[in-house]
Amino acid sequence: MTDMSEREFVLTLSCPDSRGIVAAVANLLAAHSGNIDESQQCGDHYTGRFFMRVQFSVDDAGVSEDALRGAFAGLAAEFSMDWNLWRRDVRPRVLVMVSRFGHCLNHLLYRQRSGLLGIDIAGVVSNHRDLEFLADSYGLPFHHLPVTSQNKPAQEARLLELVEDAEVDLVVLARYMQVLSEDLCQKMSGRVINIHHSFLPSFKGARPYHQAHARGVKLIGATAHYVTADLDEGPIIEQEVARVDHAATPEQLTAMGQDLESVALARAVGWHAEHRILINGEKTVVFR
Ligand SMILES: Nc1nc2c(c(=O)[nH]1)N[C@@H](CN(C=O)c1ccc(C(=O)N[C@@H](CCC(=O)O)C(=O)O)cc1)CN2
Repeated sequence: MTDMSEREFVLTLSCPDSRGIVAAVANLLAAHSGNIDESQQCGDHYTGRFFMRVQFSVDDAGVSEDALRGAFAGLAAEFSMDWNLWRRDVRPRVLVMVSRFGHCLNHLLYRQRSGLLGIDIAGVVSNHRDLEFLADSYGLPFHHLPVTSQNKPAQEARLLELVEDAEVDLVVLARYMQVLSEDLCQKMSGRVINIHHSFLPSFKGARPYHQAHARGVKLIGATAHYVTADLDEGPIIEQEVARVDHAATPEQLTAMGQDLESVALARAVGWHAEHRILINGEKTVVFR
């Protein structure tokens, strides 16, 4: 039973690798009545960077969050860390974007409603009205933002207003089929996750199942990744695959792929919500 004064936090950090980082973090926590509940770390020998995630609880009411932040700031200066401290009782606010295919949206809404996804869904945005009924069925705001090459900048400005007004932490592209501009990607860097319906780096772009059918692959897949301006090139978070054979039509591949997409995206969003993903250049470190 959680003692009410017990607060739970997650610390994430990355820094140039060196001796003593884990000990320094552990000693700092011990000095602030911190009890480590879960700790994972790894060094990337190719980049010389070190990555760490520590989940800890503090049951000493005399230790404030500001005091913790102050202490970590000091440590961060010593080790040149990029770091974040998160309260575990604060759930990220998520805006889900979708076009016409609703399977990934449906899966996210159901898992969130079932308590299996630690997020709060702030609303649904779509460039079509096809899935408005699904947002309505969950009592969620639905924002219809049709996109043309003429109105794209204005619609993206409207999207950023929605993100601001609804205090959105994460945007999820749950089969949203419009390419986001470089400006939007920069403004939302590390805060947009997309599900691409192929096993990247194979079959980028639109219609990957038709590309897979034409190539005669024996495995199909789905890839959840952070969005960058370069289409389907962002840091990969999670991938799912399934075996297929020569008899499968593009339509059958599309149907089989829906489950892979839904599972990979929900898993990636869950890990992001638990602060288990750290960006490592063009890749990710995922402390599952
Ligand atoms: N900046 C980015 N924006 C988006 C990405 C991304 O990686 N970076 N991923 C896409 C999703 N996607 C594949 O996963 C994808 C979406 C759309 C297209 C595409 O060619 N779209 C056509 C229009 C298609 C239509 O209107 O139905 C286009 O934009 O000309 C390819 C891949 C989401 N956004």
